[in-house]
Amino acid sequence: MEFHVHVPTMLVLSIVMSLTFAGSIGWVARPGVRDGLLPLSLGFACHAVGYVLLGLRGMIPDLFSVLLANMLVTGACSLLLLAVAQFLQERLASAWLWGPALAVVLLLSAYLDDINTRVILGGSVLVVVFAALLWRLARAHRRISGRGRYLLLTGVLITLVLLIARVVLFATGAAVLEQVLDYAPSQVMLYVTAFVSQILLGTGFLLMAKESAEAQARHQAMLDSLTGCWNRARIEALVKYEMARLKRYGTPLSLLLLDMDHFKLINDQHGHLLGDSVLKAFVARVQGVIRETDLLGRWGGEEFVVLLPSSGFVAMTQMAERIRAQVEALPMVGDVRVTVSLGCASCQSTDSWETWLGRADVALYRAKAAGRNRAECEMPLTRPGPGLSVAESLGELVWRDEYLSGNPEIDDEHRTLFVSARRLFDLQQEEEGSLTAAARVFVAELEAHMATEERVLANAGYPECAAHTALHRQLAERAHRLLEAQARGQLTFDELLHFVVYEVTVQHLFIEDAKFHAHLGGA
Ligand SMILES: Nc1nc2c(ncn2[C@@H]2O[C@H](COP(=O)(O)OP(=O)(O)OP(=O)(O)O)[C@@H](O)[C@H]2O)c(=O)[nH]1
Repeated sequence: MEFHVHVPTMLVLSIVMSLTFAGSIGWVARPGVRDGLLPLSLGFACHAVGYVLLGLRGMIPDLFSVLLANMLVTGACSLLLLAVAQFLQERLASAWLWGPALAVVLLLSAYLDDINTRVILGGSVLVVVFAALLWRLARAHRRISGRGRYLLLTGVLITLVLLIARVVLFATGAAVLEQVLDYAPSQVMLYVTAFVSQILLGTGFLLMAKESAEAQARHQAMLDSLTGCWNRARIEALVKYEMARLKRYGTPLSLLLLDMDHFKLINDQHGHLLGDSVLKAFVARVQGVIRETDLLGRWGGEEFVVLLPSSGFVAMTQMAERIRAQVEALPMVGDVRVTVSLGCASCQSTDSWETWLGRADVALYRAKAAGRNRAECEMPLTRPGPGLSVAESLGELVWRDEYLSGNPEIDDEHRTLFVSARRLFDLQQEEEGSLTAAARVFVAELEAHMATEERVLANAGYPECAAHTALHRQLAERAHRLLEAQARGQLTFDELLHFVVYEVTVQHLFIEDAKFHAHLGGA
């Protein structure tokens, strides 16, 4: 039995399928939503009408069955390109929309009597459109989630290969055509492939749109609806993940708890709506300060959390201070200013989320109690567990040029204090004798340094010199009380660490001393 593909029947099937796709996609597309479904539906409709006109060749004037038909089929492909661009939230130059269809009309009108040249010219224009489609999809491949993209890509590839083969066959004379509805292998190949790729393009795009909507819904469910930052559930999931990484690899991990100061007053004075705008502006401000890898979430009300992966104690305190300063620096909305209090804690390998959060909370409470608009950090209260050294858990207690004050004498002494603080870190509790000696050396160096600093600041006319000297007195008093406690055997290693690293190095050298750097011309 001889097998014959009836070309007019194939054409009719293609038309019916395009109309079905046009109708069903148009029905689910929502006006005003730029997800590509409307141009896709319109593209299928153009394709169907174009094929109807092609099928009427000989019965209607060539103007319609050749020029308008090819223009509509080419326009359908450009609409597919627009649909993909819309889906990817990209711009498409209008030349891509009208250019190919106009080019086809101009080129074909010169060859109304030569169907083979028309196939080559019309096919070449479509090759360009499908190549552009392939390029856009391939470029954005990683941005698209799900499997629909593979169906769509396959449809585009099949069509492109068919079009190129067709142009080559006709250009080399290997294929010739008498009539558009002739039974010829090239025409059968065209309609069969068009049929398959129509299914792939239509279903692929729909699937892609569905998967993307689902991915977006999943993403939305992780966001705080007012401010757009992560919500509490998402932050807790991220915390679990980051804590597992810390336990596995020992990478430091820190946490900032942010609580806006006197936020109730803002609501009371300016209304809830403005309060909401302030919350949004606050999130935008903090997002602008933190690194891309840091994670900001809303813990509830006017309380937020910043998770700082790969950040130890020092990086954490610096970040807290930067956030505090940036929030205070400019009004949030209109002329409404706010300040923020921060509680910070670095995670220890022995921590649970509750103990870690608890320490940040205690620090936040201290910041509020100490007058607000400040960052307080909680030192680790126990020695770190296996797999994480103290230095690791405290991050980067190493000297950096950004700590330079602008005065070489002060900087030399700061460096020396750094080295001594680090030596204390590395000592073990058992080494009682060396610990006592190291603590005495540290306090002696600290006192000598404070005297130098007071002299330099007085000579430089630093306006806050008296206040800074008063802070030195408090530190010196506390240092002596600690040494006495140590002599009585009443000082724990953790208390000593807290003083050396937290009170002296972080709170004083990093935060207080940084205030006079600008005066001395430093970093
Ligand atoms: N506008 C607005 N206000 C909120 C939202 N969530 C919580 N608040 C308000 O935030 C205020 C929090 O007040 P408090 O817990 O007393 O804290 P505070 O006034 O910031 O004072 P301190 O934290 O002690 O500095 C309350 O008035 C809440 O109504 C919100 O989504 N929008």
